[in-house]
Amino acid sequence: MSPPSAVEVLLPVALDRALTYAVPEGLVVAPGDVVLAPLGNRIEIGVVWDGAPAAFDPARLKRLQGVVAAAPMREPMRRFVDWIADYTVSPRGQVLRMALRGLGVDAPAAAPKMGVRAAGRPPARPTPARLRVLDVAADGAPRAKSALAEEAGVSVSVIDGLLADGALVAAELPPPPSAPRPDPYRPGPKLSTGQASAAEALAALTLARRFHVALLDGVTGSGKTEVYLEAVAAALKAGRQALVMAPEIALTGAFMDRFSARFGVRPAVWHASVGEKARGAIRRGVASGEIPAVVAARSGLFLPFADLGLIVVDEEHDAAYKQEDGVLYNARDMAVLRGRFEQAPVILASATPSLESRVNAERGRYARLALPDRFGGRTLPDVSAIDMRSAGPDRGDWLSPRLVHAMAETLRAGDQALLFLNRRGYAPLTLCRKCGHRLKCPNCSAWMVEHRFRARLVCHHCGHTGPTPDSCPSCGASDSLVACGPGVERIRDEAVARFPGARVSVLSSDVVGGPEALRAELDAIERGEVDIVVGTQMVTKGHNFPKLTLVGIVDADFALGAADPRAAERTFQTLEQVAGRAGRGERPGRALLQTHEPEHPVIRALVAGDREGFYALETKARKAARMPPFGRLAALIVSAPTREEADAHARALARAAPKADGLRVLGPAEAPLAMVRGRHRMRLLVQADRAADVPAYVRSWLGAAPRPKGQVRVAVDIDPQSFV
Ligand SMILES: Nc1ncnc2c1ncn2[C@@H]1O[C@H](COP(=O)(O)OP(=O)(O)OP(=O)(O)O)[C@@H](O)[C@H]1O
Ligand SMILES: [Zn+2]
Repeated sequence: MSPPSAVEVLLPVALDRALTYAVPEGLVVAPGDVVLAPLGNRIEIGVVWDGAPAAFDPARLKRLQGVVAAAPMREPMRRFVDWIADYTVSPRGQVLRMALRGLGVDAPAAAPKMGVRAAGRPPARPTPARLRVLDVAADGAPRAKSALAEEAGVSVSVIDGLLADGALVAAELPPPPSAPRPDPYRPGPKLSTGQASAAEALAALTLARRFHVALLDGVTGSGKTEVYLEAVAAALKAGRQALVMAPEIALTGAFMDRFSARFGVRPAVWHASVGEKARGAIRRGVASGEIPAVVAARSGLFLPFADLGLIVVDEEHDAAYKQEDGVLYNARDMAVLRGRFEQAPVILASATPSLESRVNAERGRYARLALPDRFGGRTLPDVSAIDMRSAGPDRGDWLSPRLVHAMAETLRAGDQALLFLNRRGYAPLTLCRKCGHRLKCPNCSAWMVEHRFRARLVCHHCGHTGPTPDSCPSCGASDSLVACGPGVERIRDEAVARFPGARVSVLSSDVVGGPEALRAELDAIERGEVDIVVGTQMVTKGHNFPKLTLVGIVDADFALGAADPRAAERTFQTLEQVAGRAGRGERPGRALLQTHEPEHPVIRALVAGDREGFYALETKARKAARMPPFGRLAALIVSAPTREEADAHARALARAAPKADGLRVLGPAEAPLAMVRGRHRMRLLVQADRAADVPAYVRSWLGAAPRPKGQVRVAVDIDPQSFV
């Protein structure tokens, strides 16, 4: 059979279809090969896709320009790309683009470096310096010129002289030694009985080389990391690769240390701010198998592993796994899918698993491994609620007397206190006392948030910023602007005022100096160099602060009222995780929840330490409302520069919605954030039975609906996590 004269090539552009290209004489390509293909007047890097081209006219086809020296995209990866595109209703090319990241710099391996070695004949002019060089080089080994000069204590010009003379000749240097590989045979920590049996079960799954999902459901501080690192060890011992995913990768310094304590070296790290060059190296390393373990953010899912033997998704409940722009996918769900295509086990780890994963475990689709106790005989924190209606602070303050009292006790004992508030900046709203004007973002339907430290107002949605004005921009009154409500900076001020002399640190994404500075701050806290930590969501993620014994939740109700089907679940997860930072060291911890709704089931479950009770209740509520995972959701967000355009197109879409059993379309309604970055937003929501094929429905709907015109855009969000 002669090689095909034309092939299908998928390109990393917003196209769903592969394009047909002619294969020039002499070029042999197969599905998965990375090729250069002309598109318009540029050359794109694409991948030969599966399937034979339909009828074509050879004379009219463009020709492939060549094959790129990169590992071909394996079949499981190609199916993964197809599947994500289908599921998220995105063009396949756009998904491919994520899978080709780092490839642009995939230059052929650098030319070998040249050095010199002894030619085996004496120099014409034997000066003492020259003789010293030849003495060092007598072993015949190639050396870099500078290294040889240094070893012999001469200048490089002496080496050049010997080269010209013929006593030294040029020689290829051996390649630099490759990075040391993690050693799975190093002894790990001694595991408790419960940890050991979970670790054994996970290692067995890993060795079975089959697709299987295990939910590692262990309370905060139970040692989930140590347990899943045993599964990583099993994969590495079997000669396979492991991918560990983490939601806040820039902050995983502590995780890197634990990985290297276990395996002797740090893992390769892959995330958005890894430089292009390092990306190319990681891509090549995982494709060749030279890099056996990678810790990655979402996009690590698309790395071209040669033999992926295990995927771990740490903090699997975390909303940060959902990508909220471009292709809207949930990396936790897609990790499960990649595991299936690779025939590799997937471990989902969390102290507060998503309801989805809990239900999958109940249905028997996932194995569930529980670690109900903290490691080392430590106890879970004692949680109690402070009723802000009867026991709240004085006007203008945010910390209740009971919380302040507990802080004083904690500091007196030489321990640390953490105050949690999920609001960046100083105050979420600034208004004029004279005229009532509120400072609003010009581009978004959102208040400008005061950041007092920087003396600026910032929009948290579009980044718009300006100096804090002295007078009201509306009525001109001076000294009339007042800050309303607290952000972490304001809580810091209150803590400093109440505990002069205490070392107070604020942790949020606003920390000056970026992730580096934040990591340094986390280390300082871990060493006990801070007395009071005031932090946002950022402090909830897997940190170990041994001296921390008190957690104060400034506003436990922050999300309870949100129009989000996961509001209760999110509140429970966030508060349980923050509370779980207390008492991880020698001394037991406690958590105080400031709330206006102490009777709320979420607050009651937290106080009672009844996580099973919470899950049972939440399961019942979601079942009754037919909300995920007992039903399916998809959102269509229509946006345009004017409200009229967005509204008109959203209505046209609603009219075009096909009728289907077990599925209804709600809306359009103005999105809660009606305007973002100058674009007006309308939402339509699809609510469906669990059995419905929502992506297929949305695709046929969009196919039948009028196309968006001009600046109108439609974004499809299958399984939405964000309801703003
Ligand atoms: N078998 C063990 N031997 C020694 N130390 C352990 C062991 N298991 C856990 N630890 C220690 O206990 C602490 C908590 O462990 P780890 O961070 O893995 O818990 P976790 O379950 O991931 O908690 P969280 O969900 O709250 O982040 C860590 O300092 C860890 O080093
Ligand atoms: Zn804005």
